[in-house]
Amino acid sequence: MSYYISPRFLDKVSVHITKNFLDIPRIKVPLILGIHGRKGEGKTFQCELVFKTMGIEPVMISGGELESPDAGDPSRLLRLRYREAAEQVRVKGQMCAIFINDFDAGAGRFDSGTQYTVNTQLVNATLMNIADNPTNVQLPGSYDETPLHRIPIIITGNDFSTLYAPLIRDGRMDKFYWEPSREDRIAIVRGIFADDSLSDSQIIKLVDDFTGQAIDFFSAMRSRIYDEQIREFIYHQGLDKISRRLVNSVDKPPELPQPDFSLQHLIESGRAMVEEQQQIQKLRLVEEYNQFRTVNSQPINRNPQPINQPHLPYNPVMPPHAFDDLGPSNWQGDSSSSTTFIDGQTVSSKLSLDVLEQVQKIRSGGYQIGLEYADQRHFKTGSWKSCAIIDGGIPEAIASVENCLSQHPKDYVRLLGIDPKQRRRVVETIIQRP
Ligand SMILES: Nc1ncnc2c1ncn2[C@@H]1O[C@H](COP(=O)(O)OP(=O)(O)OP(=O)(O)O)[C@@H](O)[C@H]1O
Repeated sequence: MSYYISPRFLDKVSVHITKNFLDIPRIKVPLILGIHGRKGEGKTFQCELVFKTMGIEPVMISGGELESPDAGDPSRLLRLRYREAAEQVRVKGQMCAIFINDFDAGAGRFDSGTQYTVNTQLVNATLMNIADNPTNVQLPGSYDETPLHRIPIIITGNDFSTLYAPLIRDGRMDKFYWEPSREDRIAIVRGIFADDSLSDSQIIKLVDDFTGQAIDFFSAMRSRIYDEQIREFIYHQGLDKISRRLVNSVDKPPELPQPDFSLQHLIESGRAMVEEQQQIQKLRLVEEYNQFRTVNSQPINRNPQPINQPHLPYNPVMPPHAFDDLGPSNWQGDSSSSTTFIDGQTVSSKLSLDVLEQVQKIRSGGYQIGLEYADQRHFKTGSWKSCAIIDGGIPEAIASVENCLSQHPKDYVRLLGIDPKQRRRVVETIIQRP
């Protein structure tokens, strides 16, 4: 299979590497090239393709290695790998580079919730020091006077504004923002489906149908098409025998029949993947896990509110700051059932009037209702699970809220208002506390 490298990408990386191996008088060359851009757009993959094309074996470091329980380890590792790369140049007589993948994941500071550790400081300081003195990089406890070969460093990441500003200043780091153009995307996707007899117009249709998707989406789509063959293989072998058939087996690896790579099938499979992405977006689980969310730049208060705190007024016309606690630990009103007048109908429900009112306001504001629950332990860590997402009318929404509450009588339950267009929450209210 022939993969495509964008000429712009190839140019930037090859010029950076070559420039660092040239001795140009009175020119100060930045040692680091920082390639940044959206996730899954092929920064790492194309770097690897460029290295291969240039016949370079880079010394790899992953962003994850830049943290360690032993302070100082990551910066030692950086120095060690740099010296290893310089040694490779000397011994093998060929170019080498250091490649640090997802640098911002290890050394970036995303918000006030990301710890700025001793390791982060040391990694930044070490890289700055290497960038300033690339031929004199020493290991702790030893001093080698022989000057090292200069080794270009290439780092990739998503958001370089999270990095320490002096590290990314122009003298130290040349920066390249990678965003594939439509032409790049078509050529890359053509490379991904090179073995699958798709015509040029079908490739273009595929790219144009999923314009907002990263390159990664298309290779995942191709892999997903194989699921049907694999499913058939599993059922043919038997679920209980599949492990023995594939691990330590003397039989040769199974040959799967060529899947159906018709455009129609690919588009269907792509749509299913988009739906799955939307489910995640709707409930914004990533932010749950990160513990911090900002709405109007206000971090959410994850600490349990005092039970009797009055809830914030929610105005569907001017949404987003109704992140409150509806008060009573019990979702039922004072009496066992409340009656309210909604859309010209009298609705009787076990929900308290506050909850009913909130449900009505969310739906009449055109927002979806989401319900999430968490047991005591998960509540403390802020990991909520989805119970339901409701698009229907108010009576249906009320019934779903009641249903979720009765399914989780011993859990915390919260009610969400979700703006489906902006994919963000406009209301987040705890309606039941165990
Ligand atoms: N030029 C290409 N040809 C074929 N496939 C590609 C190409 N570029 C990217 N891909 C596919 O997209 C996937 C994601 O690419 P890659 O890991 O390089 O993205 P990234 O920009 O480094 O993402 P992240 O920022 O999340 O680390 C690759 O695993 C590969 O399957």
